Amino acid sequence: MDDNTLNFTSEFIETGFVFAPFKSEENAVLFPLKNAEFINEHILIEEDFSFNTIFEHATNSDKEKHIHLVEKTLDEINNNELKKVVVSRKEEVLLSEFDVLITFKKLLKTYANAFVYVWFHPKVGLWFGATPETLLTISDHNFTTMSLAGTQVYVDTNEVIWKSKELEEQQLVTDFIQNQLEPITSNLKIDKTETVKAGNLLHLRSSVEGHLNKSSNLKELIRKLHPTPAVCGLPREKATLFINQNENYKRTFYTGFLGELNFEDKNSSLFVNLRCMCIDGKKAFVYVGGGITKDSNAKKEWEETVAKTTTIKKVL
Ligand SMILES: C=C(O[C@H]1C=CC=C(C(=O)O)[C@@H]1O)C(=O)O
Repeated sequence: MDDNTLNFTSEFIETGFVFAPFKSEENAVLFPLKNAEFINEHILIEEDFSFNTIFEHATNSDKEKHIHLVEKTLDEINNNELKKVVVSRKEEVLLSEFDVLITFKKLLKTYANAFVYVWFHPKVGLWFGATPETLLTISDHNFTTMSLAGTQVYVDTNEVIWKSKELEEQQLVTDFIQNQLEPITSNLKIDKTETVKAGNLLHLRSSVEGHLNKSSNLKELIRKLHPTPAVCGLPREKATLFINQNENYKRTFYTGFLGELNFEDKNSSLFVNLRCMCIDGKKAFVYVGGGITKDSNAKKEWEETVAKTTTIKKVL
């Protein structure tokens, strides 16, 4: 970049790299390709990294607050028309030493199946992430997306049994994607659900592909998909309201999306910003959440967030 101007996109018609917050009404940051230097380089990852095994654990206060939030979410689901809400938290980790490149390489090494990134703007901050979730890829109106939800810790095998809670949680995301996309697409194809590994975790995933109608555009497709119930909830507006009123912190770019916008021949690849952290001086802020449905158990949901932060904390 030539300067530190903060550029935005609202129409998603420019070419560049987009970094969009969770809230659709807030500005999406753009690094326009015309102001940038595009370097394509192979990164050599050394074998001998030592990963941090004795990291700080979440505090009891983090635990109590999160369990309370999950219980409140369950009350809301049982008494109102909410079917699912993804609730989240931000965990502070003190850094004794920190090196951008080493942290990035450790993330690359840990997450073989993820979109791993490091992103910086002097007016926004330094973000890292390793997300297993594609929001969408599109090329010449042919797009792919996915329904990703349900979590269990990986122990030696992908051949695992899923409980009805996780199966339903993921099916809600699949149904939402189908309903949202049918009016603006053709040839919608949803694959069988499979188990995928991301770091130390397993998730349920169904791949989706289709053709965007000629009368629709990328902005419409993004707005239909983001935020999916994998990061927000169902019904979407009510879940958004619940999140805004009850999570006691700002998600900012966590559960937003990022990636290449309108590269050659209008190719875009956008990823949901999960398993991410923001570095601020001597602190890292790790963001994490999980989907709550009627069958959730508050303590288990807490443990799921702990498992989700483990891998990312190891690279610090
Ligand atoms: C919201 C997160 O994960 C989502 C993606 C996969 C599985 C999820 C789950 O099992 O709750 C979440 O929907 C997160 O990791 O912060």
